[in-house]
Amino acid sequence: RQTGTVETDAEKHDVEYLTPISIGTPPQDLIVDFDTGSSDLWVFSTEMAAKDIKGQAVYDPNNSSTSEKLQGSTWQITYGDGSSSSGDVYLDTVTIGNLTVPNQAVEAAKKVSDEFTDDPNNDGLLGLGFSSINTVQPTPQNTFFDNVKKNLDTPLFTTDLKHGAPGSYNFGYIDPAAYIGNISWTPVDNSQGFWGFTSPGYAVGTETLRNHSISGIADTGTTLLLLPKSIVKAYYSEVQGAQYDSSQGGYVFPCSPTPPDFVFGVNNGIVTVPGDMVLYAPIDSANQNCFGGIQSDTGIGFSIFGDVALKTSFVVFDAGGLQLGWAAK
Ligand SMILES: O=C(CNCCc1c[nH]c2ccccc12)Nc1scc(-c2ccccc2)c1C(=O)NCc1ccccc1
Repeated sequence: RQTGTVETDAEKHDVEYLTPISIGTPPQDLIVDFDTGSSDLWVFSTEMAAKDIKGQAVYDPNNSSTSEKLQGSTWQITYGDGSSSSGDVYLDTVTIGNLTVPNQAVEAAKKVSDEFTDDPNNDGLLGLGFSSINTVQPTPQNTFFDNVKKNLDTPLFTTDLKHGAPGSYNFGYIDPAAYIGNISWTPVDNSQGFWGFTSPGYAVGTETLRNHSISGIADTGTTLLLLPKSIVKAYYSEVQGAQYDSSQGGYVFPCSPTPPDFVFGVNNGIVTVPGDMVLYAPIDSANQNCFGGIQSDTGIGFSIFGDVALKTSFVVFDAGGLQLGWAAK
C-alpha cells in the first residue's frame, strides 16, 4: 500500500495551480493543472502545430520506450469558458511524486484553443473528476487517481491550495498536521461525474447563516467561486461601491476597504472565505478597482466552489466513502 504527496504552485492571482508530473521512459517532465472538475489527462504534444505551442513543455510519445498508441482512440474536450482541446491517445507510464501508474491513458493534444496556447506555464490538465466523464472515444479511459487508488492505503486524495504560495496534493492519506479543528464531512453526488455536494446555507460577514441550499461542485480547475445570482447580489450589496461591470463580465468594486467575509455551510460546519480572498485581482494598473472572486453561476446549472473557496481549506476528496471533507487550516 502506498501514499504520495506532490507540491503545487500558485500562478499569478492564484488563477491556477500547477503541479509537476513525469510521463514515459526516460521520464518527460511536464507541469500540469490538477483539475477535480474534469477527467481527462491531456498534455501538449509533438503532434501539435508549432504555432500553437508558446513555451509549454510537450510530451513526445515517439521518445518514450513505454508508450503504446491506443489505436483508433481520440478525445475532444470543451470547457464552459469556451476553451477546448483535442487529439489522440497513448498508454504510458505516469509518475506523480512517488506514485507510478504503468498504463495510464495520456491524451496527446493535436489542437488546443488560444486560452491554452497563451498560457505558457501550463502543459496540460490532469483530471481528478470521475472517470464517467472522460472524453476518450470509443472507450472512455480511467483517471490517474482511479488507476492508482487500488495501491493507496485508502482511496482518497486531499488538496491544500494556498493564496500565492505552494500548496500540495496528497494521495492515500490525511495529514493531521495539514488542518486544524474538525473535518466537516458531506456526501458526494457523483452522478454528473463531478465532486458534487449541497451546502445548507451561507452568510455575509458576521451575520448568522441563512438557510439556502447551494448545490455545487468542488473544482480545483475553476479559479473563482461561482454561486447563485441571488447570493452574489446579497453579498455585493454589502460591498461599498460594488457594481456589475458588463465589460469585465462580473462584479467589480474598490480594492479597499477589504470586503466582508463570505461563509458557506458544509454539513454542520462552516467554511469562511476571508474578504481579502474575495479581492480576486485589480482590473486597473492604479489598483483602484478589483474583480470579485465571487461571481454568478448563471447558465451553468450548479455552483462551482473553485480555487477561491478551496484555498481557504484543507479538503478531502474521499472516493471510498463518496464524501467531501472540509477543514480549516
Ligand atoms: O471545466 C471545469 C474544470 N476544468 C476547467 C479547465 C479549464 C478551462 N479553462 C482553463 C484555462 C486554464 C486552465 C484550466 C482551464 N469545470 C467546470 S464544470 C462546469 C463548467 C462550466 C460550464 C458552463 C459554463 C461555465 C462553466 C466548468 C468550467 O468551464 N470551468 C472553467 C471556467 C469556468 C468559468 C469561467 C472560466 C473557466
